Amino acid sequence: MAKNMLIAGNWKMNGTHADLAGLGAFAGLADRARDGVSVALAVPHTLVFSAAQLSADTSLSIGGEDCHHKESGAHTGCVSAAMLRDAGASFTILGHSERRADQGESDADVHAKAEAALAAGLDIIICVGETESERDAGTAQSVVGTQLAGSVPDCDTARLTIAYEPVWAIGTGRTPTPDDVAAMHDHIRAALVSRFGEAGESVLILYGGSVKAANAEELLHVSNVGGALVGGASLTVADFAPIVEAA
Ligand SMILES: O=C[C@H](O)COP(=O)(O)O
Repeated sequence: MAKNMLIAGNWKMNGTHADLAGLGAFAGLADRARDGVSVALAVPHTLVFSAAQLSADTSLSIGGEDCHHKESGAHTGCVSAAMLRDAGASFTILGHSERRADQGESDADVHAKAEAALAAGLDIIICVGETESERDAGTAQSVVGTQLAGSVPDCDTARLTIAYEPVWAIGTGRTPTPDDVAAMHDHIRAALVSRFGEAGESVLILYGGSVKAANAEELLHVSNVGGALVGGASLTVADFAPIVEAA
């Protein structure tokens, strides 16, 4: 039986309202995806409201790329989970390695944000992944295990997705071997089952890092890979469509 999958795009700091002219094509992909395949797009905060409006009544889910851990208050420039929800988001990405590196987000920060997102009614995609030096040092699994333990809150696992993104594979065109992906996804699965029991078996574990048309089929069929978190190749429907179709 074909497995359930999520193909999620992450536009990062890209896109203006002009780019939403193409959103109907993304929604069409979601509507035509095979049974069991969900399609989602995380967009900059400025686009969430319009993207959610444009994709209402379609199967495309719209989400944010981060949120603050507080509901409101004196936090200039920040956006709360409740605000994302109010704008029409149904989920948010949290703990992306770019935020861990650029904004210094710790596992505890991600944990607090995840609790806030869940409380606001958002589903969560929590990102984990090792740097190149950590992989070279042979500590990739322990780094990811620590990130998981510190970032993932106790929660309804139906609302939780994990994205494994080796930092050195993001935007570089380099990907781990299928065997390396399998080893890490099996490791993450074991950690989820140890933490959540049987409920941990059904949490989707996405692979992210230079996913594109040419490698999607191979990566999506690796053990315990439940979909993909796609950056650069989610910016145009022409690049994104073959990935959804490979799922
Ligand atoms: O969130 C997405 C990932 O960072 C992957 O980005 P990429 O597909 O451009 O390598």
